[in-house]
Amino acid sequence: MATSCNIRVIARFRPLNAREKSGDQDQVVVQFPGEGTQLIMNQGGNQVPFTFDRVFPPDTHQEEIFEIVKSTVDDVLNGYNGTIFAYGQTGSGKTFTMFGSEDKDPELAGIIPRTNVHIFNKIAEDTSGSEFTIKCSFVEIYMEIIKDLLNPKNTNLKIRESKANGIWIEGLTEEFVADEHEIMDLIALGEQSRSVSKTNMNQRSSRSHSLLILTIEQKSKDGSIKRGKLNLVDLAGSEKVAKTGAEGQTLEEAKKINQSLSLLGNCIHALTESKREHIPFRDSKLTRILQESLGGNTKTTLMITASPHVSNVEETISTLKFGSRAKTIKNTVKVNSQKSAAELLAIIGVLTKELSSLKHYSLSLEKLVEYMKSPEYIPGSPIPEQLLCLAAPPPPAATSPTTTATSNNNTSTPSKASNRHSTALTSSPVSSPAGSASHRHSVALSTPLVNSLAAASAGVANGSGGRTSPSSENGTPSLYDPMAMVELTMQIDRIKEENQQLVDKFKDELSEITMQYESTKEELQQVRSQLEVTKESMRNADQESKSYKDAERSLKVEVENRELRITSLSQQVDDLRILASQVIHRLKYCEVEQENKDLSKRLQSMVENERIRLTAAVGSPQRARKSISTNGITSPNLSSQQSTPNTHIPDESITSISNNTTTDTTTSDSTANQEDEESEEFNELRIQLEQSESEKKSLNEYNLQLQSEASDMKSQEFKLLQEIKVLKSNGDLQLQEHLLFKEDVAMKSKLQQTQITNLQSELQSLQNKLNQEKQYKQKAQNQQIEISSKSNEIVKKLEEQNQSLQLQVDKQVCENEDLQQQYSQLMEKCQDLQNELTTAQRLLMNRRAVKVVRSDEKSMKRAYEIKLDFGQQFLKKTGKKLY
Ligand SMILES: Nc1ncnc2c1ncn2[C@@H]1O[C@H](COP(=O)(O)OP(=O)(O)OP(=O)(O)O)[C@@H](O)[C@H]1O
Repeated sequence: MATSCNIRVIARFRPLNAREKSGDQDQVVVQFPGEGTQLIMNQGGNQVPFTFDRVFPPDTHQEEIFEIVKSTVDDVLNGYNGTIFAYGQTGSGKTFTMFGSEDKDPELAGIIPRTNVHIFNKIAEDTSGSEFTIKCSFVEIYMEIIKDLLNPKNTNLKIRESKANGIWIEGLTEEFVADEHEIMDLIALGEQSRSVSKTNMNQRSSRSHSLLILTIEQKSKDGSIKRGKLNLVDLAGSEKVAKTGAEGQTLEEAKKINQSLSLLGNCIHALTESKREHIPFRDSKLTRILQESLGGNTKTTLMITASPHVSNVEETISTLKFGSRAKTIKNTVKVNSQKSAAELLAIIGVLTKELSSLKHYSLSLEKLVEYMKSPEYIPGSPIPEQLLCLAAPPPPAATSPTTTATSNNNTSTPSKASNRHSTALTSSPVSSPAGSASHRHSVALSTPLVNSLAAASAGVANGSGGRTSPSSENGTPSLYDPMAMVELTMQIDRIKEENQQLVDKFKDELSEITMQYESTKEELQQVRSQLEVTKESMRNADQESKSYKDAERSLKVEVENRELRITSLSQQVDDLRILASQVIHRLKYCEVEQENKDLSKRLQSMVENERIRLTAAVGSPQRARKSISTNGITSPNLSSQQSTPNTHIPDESITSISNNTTTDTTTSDSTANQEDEESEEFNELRIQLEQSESEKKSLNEYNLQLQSEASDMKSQEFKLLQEIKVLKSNGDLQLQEHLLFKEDVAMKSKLQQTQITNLQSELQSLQNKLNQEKQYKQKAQNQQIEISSKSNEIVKKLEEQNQSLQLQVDKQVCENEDLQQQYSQLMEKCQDLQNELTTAQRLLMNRRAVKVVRSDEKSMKRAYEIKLDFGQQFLKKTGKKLY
């Protein structure tokens, strides 16, 4: 049931800070007289009093504050929505009050950490066997942008409103928490993303409004659910930019903070104006989020924080005025509960029983009316016992379903519907001893009518022949009594009214069931959409895993290709190695060549020496030149030959040349023959030299070629080795990455699979619930239709019956009047006769006394006896006595 309660306002003053203390000591402008609900501000010599639900001076401990606000937390644990929010000037202690001190001293812990501990302590104390689920969200409103502090990438969130869920932030992270430490961890995580800056007024000033939302859901054993939402709000502080020294971004922030706080003030103002219909909640994100907390379905506590120093007197007065206004706002709160299937079944059970009792009763009435209409019935004749039994109310049920549901429920608060139901039932005008709701109702319908009929039949059965006085002796109204008829008509009206009430009640219950059905439908819709989203993400994951598989396949192919390439490269390398060894072999050969070269050098020098010797022998350089030119040898040639030393000359020639040279030096006057011989020899030598020269040249070339080839191959080999290395390391890396990725994908898909299974089972249960509720609804609708048609029928029949009874009564009344007249005449006659008889008897007695016997006395006595007989018979017939 909804109840109304005011917003609770608590004022807290912080101690003077170092800056305030450094000035004039006597600058505190607030006094705290009385019992902790009043304070007096000294503003320019004026004493301005303020009253709040509680007022806390600067030396108040954090624990004392929590002791006062914890009732709001308890309310949330009982299924209400609750909000605790701190409002005040910048640096006045809002964050200190809500979160506590930065140095993590447990004594200085604020409302939020204490709330977390309190919630889990309460849950631990619970013995009802309820199942608790707690979810935590943390957001900030910075420059009119809502940011999810548990997922900072999730920004610019939208506020939504729905009938079932009220106001909520779309896409906000909700983390399930199992203890207070998990909440504190989430807060610590969120704090990392919060916007704070240093200002002249506060070393760590909040530049945004922060909101911690704890949703507590408890499912009791019978399946009913209670859901409470606790908002813990630390607002950014209002500030005078001249004081805070805000500039640049801080100035922009200050403007936005002041603007949103002023819009909050507008809403508070509008809410406290009796004639205002429109409250501008939609003007800012803050007011929209706090909409339910201001005049809605939330138990709200406002903490106003202020400085006691004279330098802040204006801001403090403004804060106190804000609190005073907020104090007058009334919220209408109710427990957020959802009936269990058992409770709904119990209601249906009660309705079904009532319906069957009504059916039973209407059937018996029908039979009674039929009987009364039938020719068997003679007005005034006794009604058969059997029919009266039928018309009597049905026996009470052994146990009322409502009672069963309540006792099964085993909770101190019975469900609203069953409660309302039993209230409606106990308000029936006629009470029954059995106490059953349906029974009581039936008695209310039947008792007066049946009593009247029974009384009438009893009157007839008494043998008075229907001619009774308007009111019988025991005071039971008779059918022939017009007063009884009026009473009957009133009864019928009452029955009609009750039927209408019953129908209205059924309608109410039906609409409630319909509402529940609608909300369940909405929930189901949400679950369906969630499922769709999950399916979509699953599809995406499938797609992703497919693409990953493709990538994996192509990677495998690439790896295989690379392995093939590596094999071919290593083959090439092997070939190159063989080639290199060949080259090395050749190079070794070249070393031999080098030796040859040295040898040829030596030979060359010997040839040169020989030439010099020959020149000297010829005597003149011209002759020597001539001789040389004749033999085809010129100096340049020789010199060129000198520059190419790699000429192979056989050892024997060298020996002979050397011998010749030795001989030549001893015989300076050698002959021309000798010269010719020498020149021939020289020519031979030259030819040999030329041959060896060309051979050497070609060898040199080949050598150079081989060297360049070898170096090429070496560089190629080096390159290839490098390439192989890179390929191998790349391949390894890719393979490793791929394996990790594969594992990750497998895990993700597993997780998603379980999520899907969970969602599917949830969906299934919701669908079952929905089907059940549909069935309930259908049943209730059918019952309602049946009941209303039955009640209409009953009313109709009762009206008809009433009319016919009225006619009969009118007829009877007429007859009665005639009979009354006859009766009075007869009574008069009877009275006369009685008088005569009495006189005659007296005479007779007198005569007996004087013992005088006369002959005519006998005939006189006979005549009196006859008259007496007649009178007695008449009295016997009418059932009347003589007075
Ligand atoms: N009751 C108190 N006892 C001791 N120190 C306090 C109290 N209230 C506030 N303080 C100190 O005053 C300083 C400012 O407090 P706090 O940051 O809570 O102010 P605020 O109102 O949240 O400011 P803003 O709006 O700029 O964020 C802090 O250093 C805090 O520790």
